Amino acid sequence: MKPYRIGTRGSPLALAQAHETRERLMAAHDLPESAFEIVVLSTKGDRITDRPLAEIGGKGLFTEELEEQLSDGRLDLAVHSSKDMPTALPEGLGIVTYLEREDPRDAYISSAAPRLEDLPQKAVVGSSSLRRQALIRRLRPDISVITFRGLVDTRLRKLADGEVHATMLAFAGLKRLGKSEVVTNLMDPESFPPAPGQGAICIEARLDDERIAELLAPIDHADTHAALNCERGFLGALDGSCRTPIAGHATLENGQVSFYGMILTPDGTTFHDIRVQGPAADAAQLGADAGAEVRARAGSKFFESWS
Ligand SMILES: NCc1[nH]cc(CCC(=O)O)c1CC(=O)O
Repeated sequence: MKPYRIGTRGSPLALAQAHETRERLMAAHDLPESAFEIVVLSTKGDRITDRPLAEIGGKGLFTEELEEQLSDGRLDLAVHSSKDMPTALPEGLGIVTYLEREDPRDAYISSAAPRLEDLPQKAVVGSSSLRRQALIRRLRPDISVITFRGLVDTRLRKLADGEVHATMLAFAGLKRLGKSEVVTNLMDPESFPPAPGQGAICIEARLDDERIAELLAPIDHADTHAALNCERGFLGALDGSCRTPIAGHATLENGQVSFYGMILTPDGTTFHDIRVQGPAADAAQLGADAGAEVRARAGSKFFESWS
């Protein structure tokens, strides 16, 4: 039989995620490694590394090339970081499966101070995420945040070279790369809420492909799936303002989803947050309603005050 073709980006983190997916599929179906072929593709987001993602703009910077090959059948599935997934996907494609989420928290990394709060006045922190920049400024308005893109290793080298006092990365990514020992402190998800989708691997496929739906069903993690439905519902309701720093984190307990979401101005001076709870079956609607509510509360001036 022809191997299943698994598409991925070529970054070390993306490859780790594709390998994890393959291992779970091998274990779930008692299949040999040769039943899967990992196909590595380069995306626009991989090729442009000198500018902040928000500036390059456009949706699907890390997904377009993979989706093209999914759509025309060259790939059977594509493995992504949920955080990098646009809310609207190409016709005929969908996120079919979420693997059990890793720790969604942000990691603070620095040899200058044990916590963000302890950094010296006017310290320099490297991050290119709009959300992290805004959250850092909210907690520490004196800090200057500089754009800091590239692979995890590149960022850690810049930190070691003294270009910045500290940087922030997703703890999940560091764990998957076997680098959790570099972490100085983990950010509290209340005062520094993670990005929607952070820490969760998702698998995209053709929606009409029943064979792939059956293949993926046993590795789907129901609680992660519900949490992501909620977080992506929130994000979707706020789309169209893709330069807005957005944070959102859902957790599941006994079939109930608890969600905390926030939007901020890039300078961190103004923010609107919301906390909601409801049954897991309504997670997507819950998130969407929360998004609509903060959007209304913030008012259109909030979104027009920059960009
Ligand atoms: N586009 C960057 C990106 N996308 C997903 C992760 C981390 C892994 C995850 O959130 O699952 C990262 C790097 C980072 O934020 O440190």
